[in-house]
Amino acid sequence: MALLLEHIVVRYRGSAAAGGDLDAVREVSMGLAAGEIGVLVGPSGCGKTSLLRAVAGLEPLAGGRIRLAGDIVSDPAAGLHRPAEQRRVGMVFQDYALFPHLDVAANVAFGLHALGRAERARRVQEMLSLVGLPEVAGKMPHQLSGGQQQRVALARALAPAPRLLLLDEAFSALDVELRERLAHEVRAILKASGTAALVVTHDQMEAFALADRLGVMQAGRLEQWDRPYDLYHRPATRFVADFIGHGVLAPARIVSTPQGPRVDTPLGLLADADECPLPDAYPGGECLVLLRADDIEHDDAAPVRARILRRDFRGAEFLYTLALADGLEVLAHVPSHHDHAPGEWIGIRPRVEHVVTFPR
Ligand SMILES: Nc1ncnc2c1ncn2[C@@H]1O[C@H](COP(=O)(O)OP(=O)(O)OP(=O)(O)O)[C@@H](O)[C@H]1O
Repeated sequence: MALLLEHIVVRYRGSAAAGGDLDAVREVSMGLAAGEIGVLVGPSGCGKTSLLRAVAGLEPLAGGRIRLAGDIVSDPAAGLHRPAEQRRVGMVFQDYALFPHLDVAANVAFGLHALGRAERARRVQEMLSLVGLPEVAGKMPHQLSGGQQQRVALARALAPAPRLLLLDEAFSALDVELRERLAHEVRAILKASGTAALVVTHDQMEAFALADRLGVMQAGRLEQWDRPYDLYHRPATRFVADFIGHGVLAPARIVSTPQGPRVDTPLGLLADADECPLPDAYPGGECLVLLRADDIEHDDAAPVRARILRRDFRGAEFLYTLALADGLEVLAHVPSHHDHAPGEWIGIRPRVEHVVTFPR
């Protein structure tokens, strides 16, 4: 394991007047294998940055243990806290800008004092090639675009061959389009260098583009830590179901049919769904079912009608917010050549492959 967190707690001391102590990270456990990219998402203030800072050695732990490549680096019960400079962890933060008075080569060479001059120059060139900027060594940071600057910051962080790379909102200052392209590039760069990374972002597109493992935090807790596909299709908690993707939790009932258990929803029975719970999983079969925007198809021939409340253009598709006759709101992705206006009634049908239910 490149990184192993065992029940870590990060506590900020506060006066009673300020509400007392705050556990910003509560008993979080997770692991990252060598070369894996883990991404943490969650609402503002949920503890993502505090967790990253604890891994970097910038915050002491109040409980639990952190191992980097097998070495214990934080273990308060044993009085152990390795300082940041002894952890061999690289960092790229949004506000961790390049040194403005040093050229690109000197920036990338910054952590390489142990190497001889020729070796250092070779490593700088290797890193700049890795991030796709082999020709900028002699430029000053202000002569580069924002995206180029963050790639140089990545080269600088990777140059000393860290055991783990931490990225905290490293690309959030860039515009959306560049951010998504860069996420794919950064993934390729990390994979090429074989470096494990833990990334914090508020951008779900970026998270899905980067992650081998994706975690959702809420109020200091890690609600789920899973492969992105499983996190999306098998959210472990209502919070994760709500937070990831676009969807609603609609009241439903599990019923027995000759074909087996089915979910009866305001959009009708869900057919062909895998992993449907049995009716006795909930009292009276009553539950909530996750209906994501991509589980709902627009079809003029469908018997269920819904009124368009709102329409968000997303390029190839619209995200419609719809209201059923009984007022329940659902979301639907619809290819943008179906151009219906708010106020119109359209036909919809559910096409849910993974049934996700929660207690009411
Ligand atoms: N140095 C500190 N002293 C006291 N409280 C802090 C400190 N740093 C963060 N906190 C509090 O700890 C909680 C978690 O903050 P943290 O910055 O880790 O969250 P975050 O998920 O990274 O948020 P964001 O996405 O807004 O950056 C918040 O309630 C925050 O106010």
